[in-house]
Amino acid sequence: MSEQLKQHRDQIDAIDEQVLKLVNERAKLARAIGSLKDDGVIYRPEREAQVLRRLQANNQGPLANEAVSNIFRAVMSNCRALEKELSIAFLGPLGTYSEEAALKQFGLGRSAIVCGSIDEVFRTVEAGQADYGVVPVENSTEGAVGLTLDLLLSSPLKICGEITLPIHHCLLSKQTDIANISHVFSHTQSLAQCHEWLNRIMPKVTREAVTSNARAAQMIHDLVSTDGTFAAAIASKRAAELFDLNILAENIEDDAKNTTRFLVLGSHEVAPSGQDRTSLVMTSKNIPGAMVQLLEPLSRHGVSMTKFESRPSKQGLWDYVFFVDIEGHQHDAKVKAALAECLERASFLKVLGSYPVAVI
Ligand SMILES: O=C(O)C(=O)C[C@]1(C(=O)O)C=C[C@@H](O)C=C1
Repeated sequence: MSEQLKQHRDQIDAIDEQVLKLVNERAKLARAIGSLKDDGVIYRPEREAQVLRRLQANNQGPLANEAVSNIFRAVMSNCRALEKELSIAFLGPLGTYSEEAALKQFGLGRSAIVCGSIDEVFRTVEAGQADYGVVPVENSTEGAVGLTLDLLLSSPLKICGEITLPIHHCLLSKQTDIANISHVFSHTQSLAQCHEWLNRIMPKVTREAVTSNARAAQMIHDLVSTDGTFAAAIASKRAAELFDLNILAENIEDDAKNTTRFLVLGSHEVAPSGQDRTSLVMTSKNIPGAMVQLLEPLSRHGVSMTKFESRPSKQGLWDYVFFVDIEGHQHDAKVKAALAECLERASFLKVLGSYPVAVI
């Protein structure tokens, strides 16, 4: 070992000692804060977002802001676990992007409750069997996840946070050569997100939809018959590790910016973080121009709309409910004023939650 290398390692050892001492001091403070929370709400997404935003703003590098977030999310996850280990429900099996989103937001200092469907995630949190749930709500290529929107309409749960996850798909198989693959399994959305790549590289393969991409990877892993040797799954890198599959191709999504937005569902409201979003669901009176009228207070009070999505209400033919996201927190003065006026004009309006805008 060169003298210089040894010197650098000695310095790293000394720094690690300091880091260790400091993170333990931080952990003691978090534990003390935990005992002051008399409402029992340990998870404070607004505070976690503020911590990450401040550190990113002060970051001098060479670590990228995303790396800073990863490190401090892990620190906060472990500090939080000293206050209480949260249980988080998400759509399984292990290896789904929902699990990845839950890991990004909550880290490893939590217990995982793996659910078989999005409905089950809602029911598990509603029944108090999990502290929070993580569900996909929209994808940049494929649009809204209708089931999540439908369930939000009737659920008493509140949106406590959002997570944006860049989605990078891989082609996974027991095979080592793409030329041998005759069947590709994945979730419909993932097949759609890789549609052009499949047309170009594997135009002749049969595409088959299954309940999740991790399930597809698990199926390929479990196949023992000769059929299995010709099948592949579109899923994440993590699924390749979990199910011991070869990665035949990476980043096969048609849009390199392919991103899925997930929601954190819980049973409490979240305080303002300074950079928040509010999700609403509403219906307008069935008269001409009613929708424009309904939304007019938002623009008049200077509240920006970041999403507008309509869904059949399932109450009557051609009746729709509207899912609207706006910038700001429901307790911000201008949002409060605009919402009070919208409420007067709407035949139905429910605030699904105010929560911090996702931090990368
Ligand atoms: O500030 C708090 O309320 C804490 O409990 C500390 C802490 C942290 O580690 O920074 C941990 C959990 C909360 O979700 C927010 C922040």
